Amino acid sequence: MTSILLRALFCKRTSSICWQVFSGVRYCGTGGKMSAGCGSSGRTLIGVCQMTSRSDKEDNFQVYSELIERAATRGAKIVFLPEGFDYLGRGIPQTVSMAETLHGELMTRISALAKKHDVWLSLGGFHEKGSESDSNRVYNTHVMMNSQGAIVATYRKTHLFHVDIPGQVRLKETDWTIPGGEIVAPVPTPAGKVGLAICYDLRFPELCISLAQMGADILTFPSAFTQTTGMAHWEVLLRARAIENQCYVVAAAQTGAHNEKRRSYGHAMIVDPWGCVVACCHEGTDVCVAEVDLDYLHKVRREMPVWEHRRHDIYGHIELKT
Ligand SMILES: O=C(O)CNC(=O)[C@H](CS)NC(=O)CCC(=O)C(=O)O
Repeated sequence: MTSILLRALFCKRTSSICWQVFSGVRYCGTGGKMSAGCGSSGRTLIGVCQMTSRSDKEDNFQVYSELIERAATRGAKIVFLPEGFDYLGRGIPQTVSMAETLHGELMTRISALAKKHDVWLSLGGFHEKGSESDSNRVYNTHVMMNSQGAIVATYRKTHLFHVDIPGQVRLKETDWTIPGGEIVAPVPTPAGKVGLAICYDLRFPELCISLAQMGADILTFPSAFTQTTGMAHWEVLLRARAIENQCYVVAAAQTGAHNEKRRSYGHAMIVDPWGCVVACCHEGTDVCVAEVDLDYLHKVRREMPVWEHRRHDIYGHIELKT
């Protein structure tokens, strides 16, 4: 790795430094020693994808099939796709009409990909066909699939995006999406327990605290952040959620122009529990890979036991609904 050391970043990993790597990946390690390997206990490589979905499902399928293959070839055991990986429609009627069930043709094809590459898949923001009684809307569903191609968990987005910034963004997700009604217990995977969320959920620390209390090691936010809000808030929110919950944060992202009306911010990334950005995608379609190190996560929690320092006597608990 000769071409890699560009510059040291501010983020500290205890007494070590994070190094920006030419490929866009920042490796953290003591005294510049790389820690990108995989294999030994508690360490697993994962891949996070960035793409520009449009309304053609087949085109999008080709793009993420290749990203999954690239990540698997590099040794990733889980690959994370962004919200709307299946498609991003040109308007509400198209978005709703293209939705499928969890057992439809698209999920069947994706299941074959998981098996072929022997990887788990986080399929964030799948447009799941709505119920009989609400067939004009879809669910925005995060699907976790194992390496045998079986769906092991699904989470329907609970916080729906509604912004109106004159001249910049106007989106009201409830016009085409039914809100989910529950938090899903973190899913045991080869990299640790994964807490499922989607995009705008990132702005709600209560959800993340709940997932962390339920044992999450990794929080996931597959996203299609708008250009405007992404520039202002994306990285700071992701790093804040990682730091305050002492979890890895994995955020696959849509990027660039989907159609004449819509453009996403990109910057798909993986953040470690100290808040260091350990991988970040290039511009455009890309996948980057980093290590999830659970021993490191436990060290961070041991050294600064914020969960033990909480003052529930002052501000109460976040109660988990059972
Ligand atoms: O509708 C689809 O087809 C897929 N869903 C999305 O793209 C959603 C709803 S519009 N996007 C967001 O939540 C962006 C949040 C955001 O940008 C922020 O929180 O700042």
